[in-house]
Amino acid sequence: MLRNVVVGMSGGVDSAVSAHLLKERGFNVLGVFMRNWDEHDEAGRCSGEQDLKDAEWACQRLQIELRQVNYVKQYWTAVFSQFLEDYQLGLTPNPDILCNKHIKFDLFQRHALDTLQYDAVATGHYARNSRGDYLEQPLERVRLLIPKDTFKDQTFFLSGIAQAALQRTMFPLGGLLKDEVKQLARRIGLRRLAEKRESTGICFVGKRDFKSFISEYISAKPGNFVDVDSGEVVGSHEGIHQWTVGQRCRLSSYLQPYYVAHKEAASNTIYVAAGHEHPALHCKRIHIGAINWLCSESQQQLISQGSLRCRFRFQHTKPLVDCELRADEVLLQEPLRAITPGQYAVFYDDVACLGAARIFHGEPLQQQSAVAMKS
Ligand SMILES: Nc1ncnc2c1ncn2[C@@H]1O[C@H](COP(=O)(O)OP(=O)(O)OP(=O)(O)O)[C@@H](O)[C@H]1O
Repeated sequence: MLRNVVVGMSGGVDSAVSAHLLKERGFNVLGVFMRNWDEHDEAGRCSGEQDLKDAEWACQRLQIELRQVNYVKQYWTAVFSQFLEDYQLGLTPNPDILCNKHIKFDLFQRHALDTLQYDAVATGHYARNSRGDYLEQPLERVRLLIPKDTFKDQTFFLSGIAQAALQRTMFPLGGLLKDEVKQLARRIGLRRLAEKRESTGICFVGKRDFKSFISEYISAKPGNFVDVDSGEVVGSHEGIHQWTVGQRCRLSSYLQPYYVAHKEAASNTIYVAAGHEHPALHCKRIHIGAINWLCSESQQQLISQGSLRCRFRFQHTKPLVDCELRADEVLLQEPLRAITPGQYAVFYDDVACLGAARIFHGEPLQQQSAVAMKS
C-alpha cells in the first residue's frame, strides 16, 4: 500500500488542501516546493518568493515538513528553450504541457521516488486517477479520468505525461469542486490561501505582456502579411513569433478584418485570410506527431481501427468534437477554426483522457491559392 507521499506545494490553495486530505487519510506527507524560474515579474517581485512563503505557512499550519528543490536550469533547458525555439519556427507551443511532462511528472517525480524514496507524488491538479490509493501495483494501465469539477478539469495539460508517471501520482482533489476546496481551506485555517489570486500565465513564469516578454528573448525579424486569396502583400510584421493562427491582425490600410491563417518560417511570411469565418481558417483533417497514449492497448487498437468513438480537443477551453484517428491524421466530424501547429490534439472518451499528440498542421478547407503560395 502507498504510505509515503510527496505533495508538490505551490503556495496555492489546491496543493495545500491536497496535503491536508492525504494527511487526514493517514498518509505520511512531505511537502516539496519547486523553484523553476528566478527572474523578476512585471511588478519587480522575484517570481515564486511569495509562493514559497505561502507554502511554508501552509505546511506549518498542516504540520508537515517542507523541502525545496531548484530546477531553474532544467526548466530553462527542457521547457523554456523549447518554447522559444518553437516560436521561431512559427509554432505556438504549450509550456504547461511541456512543464508537466518534463518537470512535474518526470524530474520532480523521480526526485520524490528515487532520491527521497517516497511511494508517490500528489498534486492539486483537478483530475482523477483510476488507480485508487490502496492498490499495491496497478494491474493494468491507469486511466486519467475527468474530475468532478469539469470546469476546472486539467486533464488537457496532463495528457502528455507518461503512463508510468501516472501510476505513481495521486490527485486528491479529483472528487471535489473548486468551491468545496476553498470552503474546506477556510474550515481548516487556510482562509488566506482560499482568497489568494489564482496563478495565471506561462507555467512558473507567470502573467506577462506577451509581446514585450517574448521580445526580450527573440529579436524582431520583419516580414510580410500576405493575403491567402490574392497573394498580395497586405502589410508587414515584426516577427512570426508574435502572431498565432486565428489571431486578428489590424492592417491599417484595409477595412476588412484579417486573421492569421498560416505562418511560413522559411520565408518569414504570415498568410492572412479576410474574415473571421474564412475557409482557410478552418480544418477537418489534422496531421499529428506520435501519440502519447494513456489508455489501454486494446482501447488504442479499437480507436486506431475506427471502431471506438473518440473525441478531440485542441485547446483547454474548447468543446470536444467527434473524430476518427488514422495513423498520423485526425479526421474531425465538423471543421474547427484556428487549429494551431505546435499545440496538442488531446483525445477523450466519455470519462477519460486517452492521450495526446502534437499538432503538425491542419489542412485548411480552402487550400491557399497558387498565387499566394508563389509569392
Ligand atoms: N512551485 C511548485 N512547487 C511544487 N509543486 C507545484 C508548484 N507549482 C505547482 N505545483 C503543483 O502543481 C499543481 C498544479 O499547479 P497549477 O500551477 O496548475 O496551480 P493551481 O491549480 O492553481 O494549484 P495551487 O492552488 O496549488 O497553486 C499544484 O497544485 C501543485 O501540486
